[in-house]
Amino acid sequence: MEPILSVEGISKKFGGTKVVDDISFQVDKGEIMGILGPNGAGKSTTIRSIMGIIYPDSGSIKFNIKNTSKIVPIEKIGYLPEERGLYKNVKVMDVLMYLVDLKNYPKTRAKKRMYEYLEKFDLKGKEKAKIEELSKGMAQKVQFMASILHEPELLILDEPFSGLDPVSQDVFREEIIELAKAGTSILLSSHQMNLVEALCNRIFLINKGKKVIYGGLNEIKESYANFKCTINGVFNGLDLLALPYVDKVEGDESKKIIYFKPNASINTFINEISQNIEVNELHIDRISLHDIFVGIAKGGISNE
Ligand SMILES: Nc1ncnc2c1ncn2[C@@H]1O[C@H](COP(=O)(O)OP(=O)(O)OP(=O)(O)O)[C@@H](O)[C@H]1O
Repeated sequence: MEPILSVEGISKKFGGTKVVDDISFQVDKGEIMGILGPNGAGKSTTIRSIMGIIYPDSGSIKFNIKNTSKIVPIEKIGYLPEERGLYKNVKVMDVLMYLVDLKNYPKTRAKKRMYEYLEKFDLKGKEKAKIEELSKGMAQKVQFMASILHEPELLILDEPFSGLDPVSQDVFREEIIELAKAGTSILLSSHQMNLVEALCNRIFLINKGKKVIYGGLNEIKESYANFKCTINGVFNGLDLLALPYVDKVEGDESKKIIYFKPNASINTFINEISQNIEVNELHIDRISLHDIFVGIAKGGISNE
């Protein structure tokens, strides 16, 4: 895969503390890459370094974007910063047109796209409203529009879902999927594991400024996420915890969640239980990214 963005060995200190420590990753063309980590992990510092807002102490950041000579080709990048805030006393349309103008994007096309997005984001008729007259979620939608109206090749979204209600989260999620399908490369920072799981091809997990995990979501789940099995049924006195590959069991008399140790064989398990459980419903899946994340944040999975 060809990268659109390569971050190579960046480090950053604030007041003597290294908050980003030798971080390297790529965003490939057309992918959604997630950058995850607990509070204070260094996600926004990494993103601000990419955007040229702060300068890393060492390392390099390279964009593989054509027809630009700029170090940070802002006309080809869309950026939704973590700190929200558009000019409050200005009308939605004016602020959006001002921002696309900074990116040398044709105004007529931008205006057409603005009306389409206002409708899509349930903001029809708000183009003449001032930013300060909008709710927080509405203003966030306008800021999201500001990051995409100029059809960026690379879109960097720092916590795009924070503060949004579930309906608006869905609107953003759908839009992010559509943009990726249309070929936009996306770097997404988020705490919402379910959304990251639903959206990202690959993830970079950072903790205390250092890389913890980096790779394809499926491979990460295979390496770190053991199986779990949820069974609704009648358990005829089978001691599940006595099975050597079972890690823990939760639930009650009629419904149990069985967590497996790494490398457990699901076939062996099914053979062994078939005589002892009258199964009404059975699901086998892997523990979620959320569980992996919490394990890491609590120090369960160490930095490589
Ligand atoms: N301008 C700054 N001056 C001093 N320290 C800073 C500055 N910016 C960030 N930090 C510190 O760097 C560390 C990483 O912060 P950063 O905002 O990158 O984390 P984050 O992963 O984005 O966290 P969150 O999920 O809470 O937004 C924190 O300890 C933070 O206090």
